[in-house]
Amino acid sequence: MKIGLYFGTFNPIHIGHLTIANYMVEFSDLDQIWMVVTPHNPHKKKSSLLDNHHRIAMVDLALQDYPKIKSSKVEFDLPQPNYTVNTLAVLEEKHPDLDFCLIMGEDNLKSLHKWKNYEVILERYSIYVYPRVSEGKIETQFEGHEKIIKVPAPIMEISSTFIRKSIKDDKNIKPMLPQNVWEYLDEMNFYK
Ligand SMILES: Nc1ncnc2c1ncn2[C@@H]1O[C@H](COP(=O)(O)OP(=O)(O)OP(=O)(O)O)[C@@H](O)[C@H]1O
Ligand SMILES: O=C(O)c1ccc[n+]([C@@H]2O[C@H](COP(=O)([O-])O)[C@@H](O)[C@H]2O)c1
Repeated sequence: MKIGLYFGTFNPIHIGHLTIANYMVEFSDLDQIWMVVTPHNPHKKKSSLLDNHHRIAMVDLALQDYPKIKSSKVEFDLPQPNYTVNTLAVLEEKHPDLDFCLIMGEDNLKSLHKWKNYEVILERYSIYVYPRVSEGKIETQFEGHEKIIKVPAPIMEISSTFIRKSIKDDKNIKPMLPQNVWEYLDEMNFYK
């Protein structure tokens, strides 16, 4: 079985994430998507980051109607910040029968050369890349790379940062979140 790993902080998960995960599982050769909730992305500050258990609770709420997309807590017990190459080694050990690939937006591909052991990742895994509006250039070493598979998923420019700021500014951003995620956030008074 071919699993697409979609890593993120998901603070909170929004319909941009969900649209990509669903597109990948419906329109590529991936059988399942695992949304891996990252406690601490090595390139991001931890400020305004909700607890792991709240972020995974919202991912689980968002995935209720999507049986081919699962959440993963694998990084919760690993040292922080979370380097993807280390997580991949743990997943391989736990699931030797599964075939893992990575999913990332073009924005992340532009900074992939700054990831820990990115050459090892590319040697061992295919990366499914979807379009994303972003600054910067894709390094020539990644252009036409046999392990990089471009998938023409729809572009939805929403970010968790925008959602957090808008909630703080008392704006209505309800359509940008799955309804049950919005209800959870609102009930818990998050990001106010
Ligand atoms: N609207 C979107 N469409 C497609 N991919 C997205 C979208 N928003 C985020 N992603 C991608 O999803 C993955 C996880 O995202 P992450 O949790 O960092 O969300 P984010 O919205 O970019 O968060 P933040 O604004 O807090 O940085 C990353 O690879 C990111 O590039
Ligand atoms: O392994 C690394 O060096 C590394 C560097 C930056 C980001 N990542 C992973 O990429 C995921 C998505 O990144 P981001 O910046 O779009 O949130 C994040 O959750 C991390 O697990 C991993």
